[in-house]
Amino acid sequence: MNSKPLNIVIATRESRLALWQAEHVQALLAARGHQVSLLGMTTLGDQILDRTLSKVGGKGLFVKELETALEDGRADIAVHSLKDVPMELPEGMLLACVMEREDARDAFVSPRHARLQDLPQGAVVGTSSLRRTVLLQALRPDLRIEPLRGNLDTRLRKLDEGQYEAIVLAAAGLKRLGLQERIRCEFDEAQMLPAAGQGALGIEVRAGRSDLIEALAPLVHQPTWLRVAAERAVSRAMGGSCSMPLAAHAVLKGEHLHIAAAWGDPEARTPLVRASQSGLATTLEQAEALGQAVATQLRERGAH
Ligand SMILES: NCc1[nH]cc(CCC(=O)O)c1CC(=O)O
Repeated sequence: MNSKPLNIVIATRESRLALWQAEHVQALLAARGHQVSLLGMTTLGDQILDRTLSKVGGKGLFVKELETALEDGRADIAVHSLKDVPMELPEGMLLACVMEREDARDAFVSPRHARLQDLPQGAVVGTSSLRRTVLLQALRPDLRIEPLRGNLDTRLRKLDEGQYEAIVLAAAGLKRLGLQERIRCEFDEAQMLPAAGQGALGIEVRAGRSDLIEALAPLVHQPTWLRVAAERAVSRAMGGSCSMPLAAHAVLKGEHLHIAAAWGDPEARTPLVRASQSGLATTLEQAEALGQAVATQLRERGAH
């Protein structure tokens, strides 16, 4: 049964990807009879383009302004790339919906080379992600990893200008923007384990807005939610930041969840620490327990 039609304002960043995601949710809610408009905002994370985000407070900078709009009542819901959402939401906020996951993998993008293996010795690869840095260093210790910030279009432009031989981006963002032809190959998960939540969208609301939680219920994809709950539990147990050199990726086969994680030290260049767990996961609590067990294993093996 459809919930009561509501007027819903979506708070969103104004990058092309963020707008695509907000419009996607807008269309799905409008198809269910709701009146939906967008409130575009520029966040601190969008303004700081000259420094690596992990040095200036992490990716939470992309969501804080949107949360303020929810608190003020200027907006009702915020649509996020779940990868950018801090593990602990502020008091009074909750994740009301996790939608079906797009491709969770990382993509290799390069004008001249088809695969990471084909890059010449010492080639410059662009990424500002600590996770991608440690995974790339493990695969190809010879590469020079250089910082690369900005929205997707900016990153692709910097590649095209010749500042890098290749860059690594989430396949999901490229696909959503119709840029899939830029993908030379996708890394399989054994090579380049994705970030917690990569490829999934989450919708945040003020706690107590049961009208919105009900309206969003038809957009929930429970298998994705179980997977990302496990992944985010690894991050949370490892300290909660979304800008750690940490990968966590879960797959679900029926009611059986398998989660793998990797951690690396970007300075020490020691081998990656890896851990994995499998088990029954029919509830978010079970999924989170598997993620916590993986984090414990990682720490026992030297991750910090
Ligand atoms: N940190 C930026 C960001 N946040 C979400 C995505 C991609 C889309 C997604 O993971 O849902 C990206 C771009 C990237 O990592 O290449």
